[in-house]
Amino acid sequence: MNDNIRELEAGIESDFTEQLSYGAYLDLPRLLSAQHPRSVPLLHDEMLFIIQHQVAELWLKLLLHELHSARDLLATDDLSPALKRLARVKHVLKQLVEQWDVLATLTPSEYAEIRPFLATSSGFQSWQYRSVEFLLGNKNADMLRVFDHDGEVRDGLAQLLAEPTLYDEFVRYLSRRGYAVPAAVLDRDVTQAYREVPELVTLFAQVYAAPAEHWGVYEACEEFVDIEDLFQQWRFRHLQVVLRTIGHKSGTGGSSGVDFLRRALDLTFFPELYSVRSTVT
Ligand code: HEM
Ligand SMILES: N[C@@H](CC(=O)c1ccccc1NC=O)C(=O)O
Repeated sequence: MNDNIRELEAGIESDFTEQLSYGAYLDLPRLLSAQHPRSVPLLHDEMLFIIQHQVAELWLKLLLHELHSARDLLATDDLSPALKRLARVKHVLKQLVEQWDVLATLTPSEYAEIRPFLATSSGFQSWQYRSVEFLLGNKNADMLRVFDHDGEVRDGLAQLLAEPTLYDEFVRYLSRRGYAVPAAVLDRDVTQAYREVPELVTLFAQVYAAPAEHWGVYEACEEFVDIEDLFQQWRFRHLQVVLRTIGHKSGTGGSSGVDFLRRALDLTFFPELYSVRSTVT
């Protein structure tokens, strides 16, 4: 008879006085005691606001782990494992995009109550987010200023600014594989924002004209486009959530708000991979 209960099996571990438990392995006491609402009296919705950001920061941590690895694998000519990393990056980005729906349940009135307690803090000061942008190619030395108060973080970002991006390593890989990458791209100042190079559009046009002959490279190009697509979706959803919660108010970080965020939608990580689309016949 089905009594709608699952009996425990004899082998189920239950004494963790000496053995490793789930909570100990994951350091849950620390993770779950890191939510510190600042509102007085306590506002119900501040927990949502804190956890939404903390979850995003955890996913950003994994993104950085995978992106660093993908870039380093390209530098050693290991294309297939690099593609495996990028496939995971895409799934994480999808989680970050989907996650906006939870925060979108916050009404303008609810957020207006929390907002004074945020003071000058803002997502603009997320160093993990800025690191992801740098690794993907959106280099901007001006972004370092807001991290001056934290030497370790600032130095880490300055270091990343001086390193090649994922795409820099991809074009270097292409060059080693015999593709005609101009020297100016290989020798570019990697601290600067990446600017479109017409010769690379020509190179990718050859790849897209004969995918079967360039399969690995073709696959990598499409992974990059998927990643940029998802990243733009994240930026757009952020914009929409900002619009529905604070409208056209200026940001706690000191920017104009939605107008400033909207301008990020014009940025591109892999310009040639979009330009090549106009050449495909
Ligand atoms: C009610 C929710 C939110 C509002 C109203 C909001 C608002 C804003 C505003 C106005 C800015 C521009 C900078 C400033 O002046 O403050 C900004 C930047 C930013 N926010 Fe949010 N945000 C929200 C949620 C989030 C969440 C959940 C994240 C996830 C980590 C996030 C991450 C960022 C990042 C990374 C930037 C910098 C973007 C860039 O450089 O283009 N925000 N946000
Ligand atoms: N910039 C936001 C504040 C904000 O959203 C925020 C504040 C502290 C920690 C994370 C935040 N999220 C994104 O910017 C605002 O202007 O309301």
